[in-house]
Amino acid sequence: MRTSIKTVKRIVVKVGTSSLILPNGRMNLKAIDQLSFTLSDLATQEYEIILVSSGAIGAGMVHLNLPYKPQSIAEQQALAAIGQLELMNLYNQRFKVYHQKSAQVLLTRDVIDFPESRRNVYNTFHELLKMGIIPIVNENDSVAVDELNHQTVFGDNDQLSAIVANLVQADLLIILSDIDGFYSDDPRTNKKAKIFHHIPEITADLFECSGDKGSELGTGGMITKLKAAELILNNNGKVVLANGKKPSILFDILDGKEIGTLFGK
Ligand SMILES: Nc1ncnc2c1ncn2[C@@H]1O[C@H](COP(=O)(O)OP(=O)(O)O)[C@@H](O)[C@H]1O
Ligand SMILES: N[C@@H](CCC(=O)OP(=O)(O)O)C(=O)O
Repeated sequence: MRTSIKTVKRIVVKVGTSSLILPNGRMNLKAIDQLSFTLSDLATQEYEIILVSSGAIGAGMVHLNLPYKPQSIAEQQALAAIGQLELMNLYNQRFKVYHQKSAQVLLTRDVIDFPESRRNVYNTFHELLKMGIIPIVNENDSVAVDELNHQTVFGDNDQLSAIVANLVQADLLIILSDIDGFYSDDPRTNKKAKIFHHIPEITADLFECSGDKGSELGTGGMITKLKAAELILNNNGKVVLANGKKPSILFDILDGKEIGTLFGK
């Protein structure tokens, strides 16, 4: 039993593309519905929740029926603009069914780096949480660039979720992916890989165990999740990495059950 988890109040939940889009290229309606239900129910239990959702590019591909992710940045940015709307429509519709209000917050790195805009973002989250609204966060993919030293890109939503969790001083970051936790090696390529249920600190050898993304739509694989955990642990926080196949897993995680991998003390 993870007793320290039972006292958390403010949580950031990050869900990856792999949990939102099915391998057959359709939206995972069941996962989106169950995630919306679970978060709405948790909100009624006085949890303060921020959802960081990937899936804009994936949802754009679903909408246009594209079998492969385009290579060019411009095409990906256009797809994100299309898909973000689709995704928010779905979330908004499902949250409404469960009598939960939600809001959209799109961020770029420069916004967090500049003290004044950082404060504004903090104030926005603070007010939304006070109102009992669930902010749904994504990177503003259509304007984020990493060329010409603009430095406006987070790179991936794992690190974005950690930055948001640190900003709002969340008690816990939960990363939902398409895998049960952090393994000694990528379990897709090494069937003997073993899961770690508790990783108290991030050490260099863990990066050696971290492989790339598991599906065409994923970004960053375990490396970005470890980097996110590092950002949180540097701030004395906690992260749980678990499988988002059934988002109701969040109930068990918050009950303190030994599910997935806990990073931190
Ligand atoms: N050490 C590891 N433990 C667990 N999964 C790993 C590891 N190394 C690589 N992976 C891969 O990382 C994938 C999850 O990352 P990713 O595809 O980016 O998902 P998401 O869309 O949820 O961010 C898993 O499906 C798995 O194949
Ligand atoms: N911002 C991008 C997702 C980037 C990302 O990190 O994706 P993932 O590895 O699926 O969490 C999108 O919404 O498509």
